[in-house]
Amino acid sequence: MAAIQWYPGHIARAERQLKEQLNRVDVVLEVRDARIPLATHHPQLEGWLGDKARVLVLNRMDMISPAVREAWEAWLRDRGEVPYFTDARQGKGVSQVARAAETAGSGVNERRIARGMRPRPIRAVVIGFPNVGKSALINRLLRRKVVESARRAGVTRQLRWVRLSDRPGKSANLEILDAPGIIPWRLDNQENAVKLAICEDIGEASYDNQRVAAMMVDLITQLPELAGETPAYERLRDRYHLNPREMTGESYLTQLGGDRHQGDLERAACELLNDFRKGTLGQIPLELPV
Ligand SMILES: Nc1nc2c(ncn2[C@@H]2O[C@H](COP(=O)(O)OP(=O)(O)OP(=O)(O)O)[C@@H](O)[C@H]2O)c(=O)[nH]1
Repeated sequence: MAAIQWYPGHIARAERQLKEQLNRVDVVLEVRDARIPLATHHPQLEGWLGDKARVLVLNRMDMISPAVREAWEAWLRDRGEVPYFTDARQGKGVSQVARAAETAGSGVNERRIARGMRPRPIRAVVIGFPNVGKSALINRLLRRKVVESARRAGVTRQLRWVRLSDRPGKSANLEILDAPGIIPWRLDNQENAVKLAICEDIGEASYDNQRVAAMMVDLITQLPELAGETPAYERLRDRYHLNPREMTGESYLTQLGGDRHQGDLERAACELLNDFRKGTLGQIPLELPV
């Protein structure tokens, strides 16, 4: 049986809502999780976007090391992509994203002016998988709270434009939809689904915490970055008694569980997942450029 289960009804609804939002904008700010930039990319997205301008945002940059960030930056640039790294919780890298969106959408006004029309603000929507930090980014762009940002999937609201110029001294050239677009994800790649579940970037899905925690340990132990004595490696060994050189996810969880009850093992698995999600485990990516 697959480790992750979805509810198809939610996928259909999310897809419909996303397409409606895409139809209204000039620019798309695609937010991915910097720990899993590939698994948080949807293979159908290019098809949905057509030739609409896009700005690629890798959020949660605080959760990966500067070396890993540089590796992704080089890898993406080699492929013609320009990533903007952000920490939407602290507001880092956010003003660069706003500028990139204005530049990416400027073609709209060039066309309007050529046709004798007055320029208008560029319209953008922030899209991405559940929980990657879309609301936090919108709120940081606007420097106030217009969207609920929470650890769990938020509520849908009526679509409304919010202008960056509503901020004193800021550009009048960008408007953002206040409801972020959620990219629905189908169950056709279990490996990516597991990474999304580990990072909690998956929304309406159910999964077995113990299996997902064991898979997380397997992914971590396979990271080449941990082959050396990096701070993250030392922390795993000293604080979590996890030796990436010697353990698999199953053997680690068995050791964690010891002769404890099933409920204790479940709690240990949840704690481990939570520590990863909060960043207490260290700056650990689950993907590196290949
Ligand atoms: N460490 C860290 N946490 C972040 C960052 N951005 C957002 N978060 C946290 O991630 C969680 C999800 O953020 P949201 O902004 O609600 O994510 P979302 O994509 O709008 O979520 P949905 O509405 O469920 O699709 C919150 O607990 C945020 O505080 C970041 O850059 N770094």
